[in-house]
Amino acid sequence: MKIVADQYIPGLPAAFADVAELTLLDPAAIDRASLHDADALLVRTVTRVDAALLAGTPVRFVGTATSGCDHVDRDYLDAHDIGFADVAGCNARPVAEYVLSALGVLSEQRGCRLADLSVAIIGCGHVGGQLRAFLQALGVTCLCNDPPLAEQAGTAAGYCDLATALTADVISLHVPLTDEGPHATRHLLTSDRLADLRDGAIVINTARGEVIDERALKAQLHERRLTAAIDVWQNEPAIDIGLAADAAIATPHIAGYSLDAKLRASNHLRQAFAEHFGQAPGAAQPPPPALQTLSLDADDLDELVRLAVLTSYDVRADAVALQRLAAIHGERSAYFAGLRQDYALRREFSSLRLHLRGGARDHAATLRQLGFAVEAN
Ligand SMILES: NC(=O)c1ccc[n+]([C@@H]2O[C@H](COP(=O)([O-])OP(=O)(O)OC[C@H]3O[C@@H](n4cnc5c(N)ncnc54)[C@H](O)[C@@H]3O)[C@@H](O)[C@H]2O)c1
Ligand SMILES: O=C(O)[C@H](O)[C@H](O)COP(=O)(O)O
Repeated sequence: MKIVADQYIPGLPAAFADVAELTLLDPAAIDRASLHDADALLVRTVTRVDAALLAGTPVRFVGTATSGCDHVDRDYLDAHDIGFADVAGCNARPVAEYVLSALGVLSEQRGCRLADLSVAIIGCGHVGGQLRAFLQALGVTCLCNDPPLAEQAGTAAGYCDLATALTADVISLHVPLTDEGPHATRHLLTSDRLADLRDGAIVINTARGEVIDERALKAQLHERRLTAAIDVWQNEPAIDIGLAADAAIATPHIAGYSLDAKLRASNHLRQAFAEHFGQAPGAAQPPPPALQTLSLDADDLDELVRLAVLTSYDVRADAVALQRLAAIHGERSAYFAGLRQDYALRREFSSLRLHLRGGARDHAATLRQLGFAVEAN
């Protein structure tokens, strides 16, 4: 079996060594000619998978090491009986951790407690569901909007309509980018909806740039009426640097980039590949070990959470790297792509061991709910 894969998907050689001959390519080199004898193709969001890429090739299986699938023409794959797998869920934790890190930074800047904020979670699948679990553990009021899930679950499930959700202090987007159907999400946050958000509302976008009318958001940020943390952009890698300049936090589409998530994703693709071709499932690569221990003795939950979250992952470090984009003349797209390709994969909360002392021990259960390894003796 021959597989062509994006060379920037970590963990593939170990996951696929026993089942296939793997050709790792720069995504710019993944074209129809490169697939002339490939049985399978493994991609990231930067490779458009459609008839233009696959027609006339022997590819029988496509895996994307991503949750979002808007770069894949699923209708083409179905019509040509080409198997498909995504890795939805594998990177839910790092994205929810990114949002918590952004909330820790922005609430501190405003001098308010996390539990004083209400947060709209738009899309309550893998990422939104993980974020809801984090926020509810911290006593934050969540307004959850997910019409497809609400239709399946019935009104008792606690979802609200979009207009109600958009009254929150924070709007966090976790929907797929879709163009069709009753719940299409392209420009879900229209100019009118953005104008109706409360003054000072915080918009967090880790979904896809096209889910927001970026031009309207840019105007509202420029007037300082809204605040934003933005990880995903229209026209990546050629992003709007004016929008990035006006965002409180702007990062290069790395919310899901933890080492733990990348290895989960490669393991998941390995299992889906084996299932598709009728092979025995492979042994999963073990998760990487814990890295760091942090001793904490603060009594206050907000202070403890900020210390733990920002020690594990401070989103400002990634924002600093993107700020340099404005100073670059020419090659901005290459700089943005490079920040992603060369990203030093971070570790998840679970890799940080918290040693709680004094009053901090009272909050052991809450910190465990955020995923930290906690010792409280
Ligand atoms: N920035 C990153 O690194 C990163 C990482 C992971 C995912 N993502 C993006 O986030 C999206 C969500 O990821 P996920 O793993 O939670 O996907 P998911 O499929 O598990 O969840 C998406 C949820 O959105 C809901 N939904 C669909 N249309 C909606 C609408 N109009 N309004 C409200 N809810 C709607 C669905 O019912 C589903 O529950 C992905 O599609 C991807 O685009 C980005
Ligand atoms: O949809 C996803 O899973 C994320 O957007 C993902 O983290 C994007 O990463 P990429 O495939 O572009 O490296």
